[in-house]
Amino acid sequence: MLGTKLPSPQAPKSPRFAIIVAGGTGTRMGADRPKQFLELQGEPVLLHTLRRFAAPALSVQRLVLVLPADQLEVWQELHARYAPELRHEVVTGGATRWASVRQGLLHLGAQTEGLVAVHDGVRPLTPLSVIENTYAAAEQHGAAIAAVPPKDSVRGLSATGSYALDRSRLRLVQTPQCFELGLLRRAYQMPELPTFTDDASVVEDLHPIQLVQGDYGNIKITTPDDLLLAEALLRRG
Ligand SMILES: Nc1ccn([C@@H]2O[C@H](COP(=O)(O)OP(=O)(O)OP(=O)(O)O)[C@@H](O)[C@H]2O)c(=O)n1
Ligand SMILES: C[C@](O)(CO)[C@H](O)COP(=O)(O)O
Repeated sequence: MLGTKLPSPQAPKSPRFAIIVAGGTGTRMGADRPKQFLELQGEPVLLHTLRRFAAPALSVQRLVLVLPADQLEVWQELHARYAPELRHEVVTGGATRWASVRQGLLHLGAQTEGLVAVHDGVRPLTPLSVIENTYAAAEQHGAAIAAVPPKDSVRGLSATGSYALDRSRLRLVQTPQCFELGLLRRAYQMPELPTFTDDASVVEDLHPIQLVQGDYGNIKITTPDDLLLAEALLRRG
């Protein structure tokens, strides 16, 4: 899956950066450590994710990794053991995903122009083609995110029960989410709201969001079942 063929062999026009957010604790996984450090085919989940963004074909110039403050030493040891050659910059995260993205953006302080991808450290199976297409769409439209149509029927909840929703008008949102750097900076200068569940929800009052075809295999490792599924998808190749 890592080697998925990329559509454009040309060098990107704008410099590309990536913020990989891995500052969470993984409460829903209920493991003995944050889920980004659990093993997937013999390597930490997070390493699979980083390797994808470090792929030369994507031309990402700076890879910023956001980690929980109390896990910096753990990561230092894992990095040295599994992938000492992998170049990246580590920053400490915050109490929420929003706060962690903000820390990553602050770290990119000196950069004025370019495109930045924000990606969950716990999405280790993202095809390179999805990453490339999302950067390319952000280059054209300013803001682009990966998403897929729901496969199940969907219902909304009401005071008295529930009602059918038209799933053809819905999309399930994934990462990466790519933006012009200046736009994402402006969006993250506003105060945090409880409705912010991803970066698109932070940006959308400032700029329209372009949807890019995601991938059903681009799962977020959230509960133990997801880890089993990720193992199976990686075995399939
Ligand atoms: N304070 C936080 C919270 C989340 N994240 C990151 O945001 C991504 C998506 O979040 P989620 O899957 O909810 O991770 P956790 O917050 O770790 O999980 P949980 O909600 O089960 O505790 C993950 O890569 C997670 O590490 C982060 O960087 N900083
Ligand atoms: C950003 C995200 O992965 C898009 O689907 C998702 O919103 C993260 O949600 P979580 O509540 O942090 O799991």
